Amino acid sequence: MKLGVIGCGKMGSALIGGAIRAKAIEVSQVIGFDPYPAAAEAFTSATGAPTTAELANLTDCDTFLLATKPQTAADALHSLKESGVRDAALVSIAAGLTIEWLEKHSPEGFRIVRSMPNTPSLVGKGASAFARSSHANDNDAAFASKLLGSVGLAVEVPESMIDAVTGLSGSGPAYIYLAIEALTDGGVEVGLPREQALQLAAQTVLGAATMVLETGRPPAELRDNVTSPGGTTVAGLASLEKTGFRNSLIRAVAAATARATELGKG
Ligand SMILES: NC(=O)C1=CN([C@@H]2O[C@H](COP(=O)(O)OP(=O)(O)OC[C@H]3O[C@@H](n4cnc5c(N)ncnc54)[C@H](O)[C@@H]3O)[C@@H](O)[C@H]2O)C=CC1
Ligand SMILES: O=C(O)[C@@H]1CCC=N1
Repeated sequence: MKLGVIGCGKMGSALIGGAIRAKAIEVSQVIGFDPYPAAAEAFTSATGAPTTAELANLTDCDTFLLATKPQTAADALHSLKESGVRDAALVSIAAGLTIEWLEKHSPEGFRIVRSMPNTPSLVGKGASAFARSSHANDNDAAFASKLLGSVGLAVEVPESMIDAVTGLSGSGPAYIYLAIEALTDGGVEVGLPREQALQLAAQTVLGAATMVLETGRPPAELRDNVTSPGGTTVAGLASLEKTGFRNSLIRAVAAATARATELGKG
């Protein structure tokens, strides 16, 4: 197996770096391609894998990872087509780009797996989903599962769910960073030093998420366990409900999902 990474930016580097560290793939099986030397250099220092500025050097790859921005994917795939590559597996992480679109722009005989990872993949805590095309075989899906699964959770979903995954877990880390910033500011407002407030806020998010995943209990039940009658938590929760916290997050996921669908329409 030889993997060509098309686009060696943040996500390409995070995924391949994580997969190499987890021994899901060997450095010798990877070659990166990026027209920008600075990106190529950063990829090599993050992953240890070599890069090339010549697509012709990727013709012996049997598998590709498409990790360019959605807006530059057509150019990248067009150049790949011109290099003469064909009959390979292609795992795309580009937001919005549908299997139909990817098949149309890819070289002949390409078998597409469309996926959506997220940036915590960089620290082995990713949340990813992937969907196989009708031409992709079990080996192609197994490779996507192994690659994404080496840096966190990876689930297979129907393609119709990928934009929703993008709106929830693809973009979701940004919502949580905003929440951590806001919790920190809240801590500062009530007198905590900023550094301690940040540590307490981030550890609280980590702890709450770990409780959900490890106990398997519904979040509402875990929330009730924190909420003493006449206590502090219910005062905080009532304030959050008044300012529309729950609805804010629901609307954020829906807006990001709609934007993913829009990106797929070009
Ligand atoms: N950043 C995130 O949280 C997530 C991003 N994604 C998807 O990952 C993809 C990459 O995003 P980032 O890594 O954040 O972007 P990035 O800008 O860091 O990386 C994209 C790379 O593609 C390179 N590139 C541009 N034109 C190219 C071409 N013609 N051929 C080859 N490479 C080319 C750029 O030089 C750059 O290094 C996007 O499609 C995005 O939708 C998916 C999940 C999460
Ligand atoms: O903002 C974006 O378009 C990308 C896709 C999911 C996360 N970041």
